[in-house]
Amino acid sequence: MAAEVYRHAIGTFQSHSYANNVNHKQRLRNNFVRLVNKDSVSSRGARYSSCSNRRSVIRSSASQTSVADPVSLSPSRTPTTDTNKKSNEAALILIRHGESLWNEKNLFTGCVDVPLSKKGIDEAIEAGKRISSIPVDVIFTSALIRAQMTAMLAMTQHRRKKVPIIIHNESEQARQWSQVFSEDTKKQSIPVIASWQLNERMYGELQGLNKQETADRYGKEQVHEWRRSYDTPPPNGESLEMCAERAVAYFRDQIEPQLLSGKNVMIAAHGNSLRSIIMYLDKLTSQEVISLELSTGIPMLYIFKEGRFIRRGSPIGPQEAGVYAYTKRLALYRQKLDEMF
Ligand SMILES: O=C(O)[C@@H](CO)OP(=O)(O)O
Repeated sequence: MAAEVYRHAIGTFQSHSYANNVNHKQRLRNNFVRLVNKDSVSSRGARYSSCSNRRSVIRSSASQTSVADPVSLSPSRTPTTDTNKKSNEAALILIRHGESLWNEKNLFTGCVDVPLSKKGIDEAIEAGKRISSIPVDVIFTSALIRAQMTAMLAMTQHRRKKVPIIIHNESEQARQWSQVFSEDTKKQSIPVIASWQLNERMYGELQGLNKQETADRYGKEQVHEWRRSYDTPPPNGESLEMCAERAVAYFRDQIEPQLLSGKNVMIAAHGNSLRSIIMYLDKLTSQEVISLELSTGIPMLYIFKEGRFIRRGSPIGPQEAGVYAYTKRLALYRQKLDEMF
C-alpha cells in the first residue's frame, strides 16, 4: 500500500550523494527556475533540472509552489530509438535501497558510499519477492553500492531469472561498446545503467554526523529543515530542490523514453533522489513533499499509460491479484510465468 511507503519521519533516514556541484548552486537555481517556468524539459547535457508533482498523501494550499506541470509527455519527446515494443503502457518500479550501515547507526549519509546492513540485505531480498512476477526490461541505479546491491539482490528473487548486466550508457561509443550481440543472451539478461544523477543528495557538512546528536546541538527544527525542507540546503550540501534538478532531469531524459517505448523499468535509488522523482510523478508541491517519507526496501509500482503516471502502491507479494489487474500486459506476463515455472 502506498500508505506504507509514505511514512512520517522521525528517526532513521539517510542516503544521498553526488558531491561536487554544490558550488554551482546559483546556476542550478537558474536552470531550475527555467524548467519550472515550463519550456523546460530537455536538460540533456545539463547537469541538473527540475521536478514537479502530484497530489496524493497530503493536500497543499493553493499558494504553494507547485513545481511544474503535470507529467504528461508531449509528442516531441517521443523517442525515436529503442521502440521495438510499441506500446504506450509500461510498469515503473521504484525502490529505495535497503537499510545501510549508516542508516542503522542513524548517521547522515548523503553521497558517502556505504553498503547495506544485514537487515538491508534482507529488505532487498524481500523487495525482490514482492516484485518477482512483474516484468523488468531495464534497471537504473545510482552510482552507489547500497542502491546497486539492492537492485541485484532483488533480482535474485525474480521468477524470470534474467541476469542483470551492466551497460555503459554515457555516450554513443560507450553504448556501442556495451552492446550484447547475441539475441538469446539479450533475452536472458537485463541491462543495468548506473548513474550519479540518481545518487542521494549531498548532505555536506552533516555527512557522518549522528542525526540525534545534530538535533540536540542545532535544534530539532533546524535539523528538520535541513532534512525535509524543499529548498534549504544543509551546510555545503544539496537541498531537495538541487537534488531534483539533476535526478528529475535524468528521469525525464533517460528513463521516460524507455517507458514511452513500452519498456518496464526498475529504479533503485535513495530516499531523497526518489522523493524528488516521486514529487515529479505525483505532482506534489514543495509543501507536500516535506511529509513524503520512503521506507527502505519497499518497492512502489507506477503504471505509465498514455503519457501519465498512475501510482499503484507497493505490491504486497508476488501473488497479490490486484497488481496484475492493473494492466492486461502485466496479467499476461504473470500468466506466462505461471505456465513456465
Ligand atoms: O542520511 C541520509 O543520507 C538521508 C537518507 O538516508 O537521510 P534523511 O532521511 O535525513 O534525508
